[in-house]
Amino acid sequence: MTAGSGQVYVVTGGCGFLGSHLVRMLLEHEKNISEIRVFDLHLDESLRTLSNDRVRVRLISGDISRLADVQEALHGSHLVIHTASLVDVWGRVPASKITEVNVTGTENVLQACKEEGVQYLVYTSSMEVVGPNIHGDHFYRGNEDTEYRIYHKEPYPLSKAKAEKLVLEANGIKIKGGKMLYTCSLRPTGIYGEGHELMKQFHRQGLRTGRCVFRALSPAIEHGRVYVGNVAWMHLLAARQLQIHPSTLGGQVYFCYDSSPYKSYEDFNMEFLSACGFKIIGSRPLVPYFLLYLLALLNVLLQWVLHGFITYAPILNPYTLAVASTTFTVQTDKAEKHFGYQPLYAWEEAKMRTITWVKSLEVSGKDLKDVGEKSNYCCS
Ligand SMILES: NC(=O)C1=CN([C@@H]2O[C@H](COP(=O)(O)OP(=O)(O)OC[C@H]3O[C@@H](n4cnc5c(N)ncnc54)[C@H](O)[C@@H]3O)[C@@H](O)[C@H]2O)C=CC1
Ligand SMILES: C[C@@H](CO)CCC[C@@H](C)[C@H]1CC[C@H]2[C@@H]3[C@H](O)CC4=CC(=O)CC[C@]4(C)[C@H]3CC[C@]12C
Repeated sequence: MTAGSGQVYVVTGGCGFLGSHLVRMLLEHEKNISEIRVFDLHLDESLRTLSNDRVRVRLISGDISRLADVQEALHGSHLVIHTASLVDVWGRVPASKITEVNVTGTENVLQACKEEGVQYLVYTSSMEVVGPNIHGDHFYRGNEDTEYRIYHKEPYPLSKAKAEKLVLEANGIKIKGGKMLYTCSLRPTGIYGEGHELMKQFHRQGLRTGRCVFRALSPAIEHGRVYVGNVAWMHLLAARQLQIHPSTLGGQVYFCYDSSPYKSYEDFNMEFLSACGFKIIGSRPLVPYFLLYLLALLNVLLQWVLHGFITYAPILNPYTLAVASTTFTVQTDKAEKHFGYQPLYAWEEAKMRTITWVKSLEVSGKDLKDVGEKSNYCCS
């Protein structure tokens, strides 16, 4: 196929962690595309170089919360994959900003689909639209139909839930030209893989403590995690099949899953960090839960006191502690049944790729320099 004769996909948030994997995935595996519009607030110029004879990668700088920017980006496109979002559970940005980007931004995408006659929308939601809730109810091997006490208070899950609802309600509405809009929503559990910002933070933190990770969470609390390549693959398949079987996929939600093992958040991270000589100290939490909770509260207090001077947003706060301390794992085959999804990367490969990337943080020396580490491992 020559450039210009295929479909035009828009990937909002295409320069982010998931978005950039998705753009590469589309380039490699979706033969029906001639243009990928990468819409983002902060452009990653390196994606431009991915253009080839068949597909043009067009970088579009814009703000999802501005309707005009979104409309311009969607003009003449066939399908939108909407991953742009403010991912913040640490109070780095005000709640109003999270709502503006995640909810108003999604309203804008829907409005632009309507006005520009774009028929298909795949939305990146999150497991957080379901839970874990702050009551500590465990979601164990749940699926899309599992009953669960959904309770949202924090701005991020609240915004994702509102946005997902809007996306699903828009399925079947009339768009410009008289056709119908078809939408579906994918809910990843905690994504990991090359470029994962939080993993960089855990790596850096571990270097500061001499490659020792002090166990804070119970190893019995399992967290669903999914490899970024598989999340991207799932988006590609959903986008493809939404066009072929709109009545099956339209208005549906799908958890994103793969064969990554169910483990506690810390033990899962150790799958990669141990390859860099990191050791986890303790087979049980070293600090009692109530002390950790007090520490989390203290962090909130400090955040409040320092507000206006510096951005103090540590990893630990009462919400992240509640999430990390509540089991949330999915077991479902809905995506396989509806659109033939099977993970593209087996656990061993996902692990190997992630380890290679974590090791590259050390080769580049960036993290080592940041913490002034020479090469003394306290635990080896
Ligand atoms: N990281 C994770 O573990 C999970 C992420 N998700 C969802 O996956 C999606 C992608 O998340 P990540 O790649 O981790 O986040 P990310 O922060 O790496 O990517 C989000 C992208 O959206 C862009 N963006 C933010 N505000 C924007 C605006 N006003 N206009 C245009 N673009 C804007 C950012 O510049 C960034 O490139 C999000 O929708 C998130 O809610 C869902 C489950 C888990
Ligand atoms: C107490 C700490 C000791 O090391 C560990 C704290 C870990 C937490 C920061 C993470 C535990 C679970 C994570 C969340 C989960 O994966 C679900 C998510 C889905 C999203 O859509 C966005 C990210 C996140 C909220 C993710 C954030 C980090 C954790 C709370």
